[in-house]
Amino acid sequence: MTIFSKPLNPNELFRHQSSRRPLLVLIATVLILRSRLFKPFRNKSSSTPTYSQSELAIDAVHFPLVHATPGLGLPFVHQLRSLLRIVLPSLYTREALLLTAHSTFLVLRTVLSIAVARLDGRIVRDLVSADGKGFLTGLALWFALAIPSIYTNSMIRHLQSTLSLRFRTRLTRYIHDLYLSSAPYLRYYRVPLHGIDQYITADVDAWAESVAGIYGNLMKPSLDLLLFTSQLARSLGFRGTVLLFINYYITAKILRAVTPAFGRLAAVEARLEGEYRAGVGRVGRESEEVAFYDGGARERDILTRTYLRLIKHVNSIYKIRIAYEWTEDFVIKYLWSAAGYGLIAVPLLITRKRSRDAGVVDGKGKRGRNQKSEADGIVAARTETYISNRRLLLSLADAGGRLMYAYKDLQEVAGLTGRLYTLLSTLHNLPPLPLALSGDGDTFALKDVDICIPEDPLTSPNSPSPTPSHSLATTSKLQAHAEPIPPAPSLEATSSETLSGPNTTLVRALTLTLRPGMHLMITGSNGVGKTAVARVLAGLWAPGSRSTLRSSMCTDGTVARPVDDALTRPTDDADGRPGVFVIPQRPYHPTGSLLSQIIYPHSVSEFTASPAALSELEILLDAAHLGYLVDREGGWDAVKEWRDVLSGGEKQRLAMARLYYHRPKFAILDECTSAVSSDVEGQMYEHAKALGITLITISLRPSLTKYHTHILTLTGDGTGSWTFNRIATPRAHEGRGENGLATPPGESEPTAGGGERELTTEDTGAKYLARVLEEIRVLESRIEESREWEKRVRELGEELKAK
Ligand SMILES: Nc1ncnc2c1ncn2[C@@H]1O[C@H](COP(=O)(O)OP(=O)(O)OP(=O)(O)O)[C@@H](O)[C@H]1O
Repeated sequence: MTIFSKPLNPNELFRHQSSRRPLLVLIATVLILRSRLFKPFRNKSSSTPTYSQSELAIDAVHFPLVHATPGLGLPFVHQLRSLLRIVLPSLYTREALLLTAHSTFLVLRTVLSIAVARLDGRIVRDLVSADGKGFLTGLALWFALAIPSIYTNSMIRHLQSTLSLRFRTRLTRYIHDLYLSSAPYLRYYRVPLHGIDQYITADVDAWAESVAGIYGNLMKPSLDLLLFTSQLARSLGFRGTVLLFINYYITAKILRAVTPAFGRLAAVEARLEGEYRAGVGRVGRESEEVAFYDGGARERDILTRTYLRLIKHVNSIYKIRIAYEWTEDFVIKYLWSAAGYGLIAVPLLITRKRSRDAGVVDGKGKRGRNQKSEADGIVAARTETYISNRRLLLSLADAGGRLMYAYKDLQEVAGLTGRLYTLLSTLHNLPPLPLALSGDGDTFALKDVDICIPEDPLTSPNSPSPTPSHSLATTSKLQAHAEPIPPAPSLEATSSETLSGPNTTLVRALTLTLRPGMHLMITGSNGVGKTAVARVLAGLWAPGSRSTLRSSMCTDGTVARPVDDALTRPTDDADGRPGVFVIPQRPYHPTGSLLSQIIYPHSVSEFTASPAALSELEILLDAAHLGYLVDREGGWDAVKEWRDVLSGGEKQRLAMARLYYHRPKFAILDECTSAVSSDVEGQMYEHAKALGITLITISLRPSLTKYHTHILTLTGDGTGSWTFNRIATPRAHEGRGENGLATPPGESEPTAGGGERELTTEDTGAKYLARVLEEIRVLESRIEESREWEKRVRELGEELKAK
């Protein structure tokens, strides 16, 4: 700009066309920003996109699984670029537009600062030279500059917050799409990171805010430094400029030496914050259980310990900061100011000496009338130079200070970037679970499947090396496009530490075929792997096999295989009838109305779009013995904390009503009626069967056997053995008791499908024994219970007699 390319000449300021250019640029920018030009952008980008699974799979290549170091090196640049791709996908987005507007205002602010510095000098000069007219003009210009200045400042703040919000929204949407993926990824179920809520809420927010801020915090002071230095260099001359740069160099050296690793500190702080947050969340969620155990004091201890760990860390950051901030304050405020005074003094003193010398020479020859006015002019010009340069130097010191803060902020951004990159690369690098075969759409079959506890995909020695050249991201991308897909290890979200063990195979070579009407009961003692079988059937865990041809999976050497015929699952019907529906052990209640409890995972809008009516739901509730619920709770739209409002049995009955609503072909019921009385339980089972639902029930209650046609017993003898028998009809079991638990060798019948294992006398001896032992154990526990009842009956009798 011409105004700054010339040496300082206050009279030129704003007078020439070129001098007015910054103001014209400013006014034009303001007009453009407020004009209709931006309206199409506003409307087009008001909503952020959703990402399909295939888009996400392609994106995985940008998130190779590398150890995220929270420093400012090359990995940080790569990680930041990967994240910026999400929040700033192209130049034709609202974010890019906001960034351009933000940058423009930042440049304008610097331009205005220089104009203010010049004007400042001019006003003081006019004052010193008693130029009233010039002074008043300067004052008028001062107010004229104030308007764009304050507008610019508030726009910078506004654009920065809007940008931060847009970044947060884009990143959150991306993470939601990635994290809440359905099969075959099920990332929300398998992600092995602790405190995931902290990552998705606080970390994303803090990152978006810091990144939007860091741009301004870095760009503005850098621009200031550049322009102010160039301006100063003109009046300071070569020597002054060199001194200025020496000053910068020394500052950078000192501050670099005393700057702690803010990035690492910020990452640790975020982790500890997450742990504390998770602790508070757990107590809130499980408050009733805690209250029953009267565990308040214990929970307080746990939370206090977690909190103190966090606070200790934050305190240590504060302490580390003290030394840094002392140095920073000293260097930026005092050292720079002192250097500034020195630099201003150089031209002034030199000019003064020269002019004094010139005065001596002049004095000899021509002492005239205009001598006094010339001296006044020199003083006025000198004052102006001093005021302008001093203002520029103060701004320079301020810019330097902000740049130092920005360096600290940058390190914190590095810490947060590292954490978010870890989250995204972990989510991206969970390989898909094997897809099941669909068969005829109505069959459930397992063929020679080992049920084993999956290993941690991130710590497994069998995982491909997480290097950029052969990253898991690349693997999973290939998997997404290739058939068959190699199976993946899976794990529960919060249990990554418990995933390895010497023997993780729970059931070996499980083979069974279920067709509609073949109601299966899975039984066996606690911890033998009943729910694990359900997880494989439901597709949450990959089926394993001991075949040596197949890729590795379990930690005990058992290997998983590509999908061939390991698992066949019933498919959903075109009319929306699901192939499989699982009711888990622990009831789940989403937030929302009573209606949304029944129809979950459908939404209310899906329900209203479907032909189903509320009256039909009332019938379903009646069948689940919950007919009174709608009136009691104040209608279908009542919104409550259902987890607390409903009793244990009611929650389980409500889950059964949910099952009736979805009416799947197969239902996996994992001890989901344990709190319901036997008679109601029986009626609910019969109703499910009447709706055409084939039951796969996990239970330890022998009384439930009669609602099933087949029984899978996991023997729990440590070898992973099992038996799969047809349950004898009461006639076949004459004299053996109604539940028909013990089917002797040779009595079980294979089904027509042939998937069922036929028991022969030779191969079932050991299994039969195991089953009988299991039955003895069950019956013994019942006898034990009956003793308690007898005792109670006696007590009641005695009580009655006494009265
Ligand atoms: N995600 C996991 N990580 C580590 N171990 C697991 C995991 N899930 C299950 N297990 C272990 O696998 C074994 C079988 O668990 P599972 O839940 O299938 O038992 P279960 O037969 O259903 O028992 P119960 O009748 O008590 O419900 C248990 O020893 C359990 O500790």
